[in-house]
Amino acid sequence: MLSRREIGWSNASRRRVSHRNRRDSPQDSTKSPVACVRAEAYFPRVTQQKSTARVSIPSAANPRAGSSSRADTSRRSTLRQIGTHISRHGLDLQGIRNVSAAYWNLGAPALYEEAIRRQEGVVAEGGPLVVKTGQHTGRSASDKFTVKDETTADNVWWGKSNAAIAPEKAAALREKVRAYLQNKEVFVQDLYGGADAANRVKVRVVTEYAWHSLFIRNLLVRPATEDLADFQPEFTIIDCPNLLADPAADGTRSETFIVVDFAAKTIVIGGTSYAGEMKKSVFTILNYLLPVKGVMPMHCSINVGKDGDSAIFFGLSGTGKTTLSADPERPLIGDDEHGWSDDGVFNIEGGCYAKMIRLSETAEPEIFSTTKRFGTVLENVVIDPETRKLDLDDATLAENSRGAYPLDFIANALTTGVAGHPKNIIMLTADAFGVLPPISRLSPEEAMYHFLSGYTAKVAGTEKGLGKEPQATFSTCFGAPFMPRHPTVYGNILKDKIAKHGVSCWLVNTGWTGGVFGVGQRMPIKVTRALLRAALDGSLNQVQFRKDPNFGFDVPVAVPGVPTEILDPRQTWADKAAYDAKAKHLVQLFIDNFAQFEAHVDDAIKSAAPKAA
Ligand SMILES: Nc1ncnc2c1ncn2[C@@H]1O[C@H](COP(=O)(O)OP(=O)(O)O)[C@@H](O)[C@H]1O
Ligand SMILES: C=C(OP(=O)(O)O)C(=O)O
Ligand SMILES: [Mn+2]
Repeated sequence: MLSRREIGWSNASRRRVSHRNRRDSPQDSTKSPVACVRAEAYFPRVTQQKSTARVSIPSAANPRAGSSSRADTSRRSTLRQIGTHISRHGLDLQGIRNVSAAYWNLGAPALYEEAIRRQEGVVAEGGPLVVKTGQHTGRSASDKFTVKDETTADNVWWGKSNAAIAPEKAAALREKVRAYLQNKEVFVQDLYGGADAANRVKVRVVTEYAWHSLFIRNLLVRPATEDLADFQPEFTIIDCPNLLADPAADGTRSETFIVVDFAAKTIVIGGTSYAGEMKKSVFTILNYLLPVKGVMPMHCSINVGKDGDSAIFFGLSGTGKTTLSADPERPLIGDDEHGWSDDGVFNIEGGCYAKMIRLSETAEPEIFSTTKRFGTVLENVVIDPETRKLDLDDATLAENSRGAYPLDFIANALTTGVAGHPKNIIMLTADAFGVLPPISRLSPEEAMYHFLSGYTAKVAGTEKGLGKEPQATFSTCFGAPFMPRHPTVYGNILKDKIAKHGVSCWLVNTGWTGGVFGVGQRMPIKVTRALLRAALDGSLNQVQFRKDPNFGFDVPVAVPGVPTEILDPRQTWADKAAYDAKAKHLVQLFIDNFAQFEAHVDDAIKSAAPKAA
């Protein structure tokens, strides 16, 4: 519906580059570029500091750096530090030197100005900042690397979801990133990963884009103002979407890279503008650190009942963590990343990142309301160029369009980010085979089996169509791309916590019923919510259960307020034999996938597996 040209973004990136080149040229660097003059007018505190850098860093991207040319002398003469909350622990801690300006801890209004000045995005009706991410509209899981060194060699579960990179390659790439940022303006946010002071990591996020700065400020936990002056980061994320890797030289798979270095305490990101990479990088850090303290990190959403009973919703992307945790009757803790310590559960983040495609105002009113607010960042949402109205149904830019907003944009969110121990664990799966019941009760062993399996399904295309076979995805711990350690590390902590706190576990299918994807229907959100309500208030335990013939878990026979026939997926299929064949197929996929864990689990968990017919 909307081309880049129509809303004046047509050549935004090209223009930006040439503008930068002009501004960043040595002749210009001692003058105040227009952007900075205007920023100085707005911000009371703009310090001009002598750069501490004596030598700039040579690299392939900037081979002349380090020489004593006249250009270099002028480049390092001043560093413009913009913002009212500048940490005394400066960017040179991270080896970032000779940037032309650093914008520190700016809030939404100032970041809007910078983003719009740079033509990174536009404002839509109601106030959200709307941006496009270009070719990457989701995570680049296969471009993520973890540095394999003495410490990580034995502590990381190397393989497809944790690909190794040599320390030297990572160091060289880091230098490339630092060199790239020379004479550029950067945005800095000092934030916490973790609402719980005892289990948090201080992260500095340095970004090339103003809108990425707003995104990460929305998503993470914002420190109290008085803690910013002395903020000393433990980890630093440096995010340069326009810097492309050279696979042959840099040891990457493509031009895109996400390189996690636990020893250097840095994550560098390049070649992608999908902002979700930054938040999942913070999650990755905590998924490595927390288990050492006996704290369980979880790819889940959490909300809380009126008695303070929290509920955990595990699930892979698209299974309903964000949708189902936004519930007017249950205050929200968070929609995606949490920890569970001896004191209870806590959010790792301070905001949410919701899917926007075909978002319904009636089915998801809380999330819908965030699309009308100043401060929300909307990624790849199509807007009308004139009225600036959103068209949430238009998937032209991406199926994975997103909205990023701070937690308090959800009316009943608990912004403290902490809650007591859970009474229920829900494992969400979007089964596109149409085999799994909408809700099943799991024994603790079955819960472990399903946690280690991490099943969901992906649908072949974005277009609905007959005959398109869905793809089964098994992503262990419901989050393999973010889990550096062996799945049993997480599984064992979870197992102990489930036992200690007597948690009830449920498997909920938010996917298809009445046939596979393309034939059947997606489970109505209303039905899923009704079943969850019954599970969470304890009433579901009072109904009659049957054993599922394929998976062996307990399935309710009738639930007040829910059409009985939907509870038994076989009854929703016109062709029963086709259902049986599909169920048999899915069981076999579970069995094949679990082979990798057989040697690591006890007999009780093995016996919770579905049995091949
Ligand atoms: N029964 C259902 N339960 C949950 N989500 C559903 C259901 N039916 C359709 N959906 C849609 O599926 C998507 C779930 O995505 P989301 O909640 O963002 O998942 P996650 O946070 O786990 O990645 C949303 O777009 C939601 O509108
Ligand atoms: C942000 C993401 O998480 P989710 O889809 O689980 O919300 C993602 O996977 O990129
Ligand atoms: Mn989500």
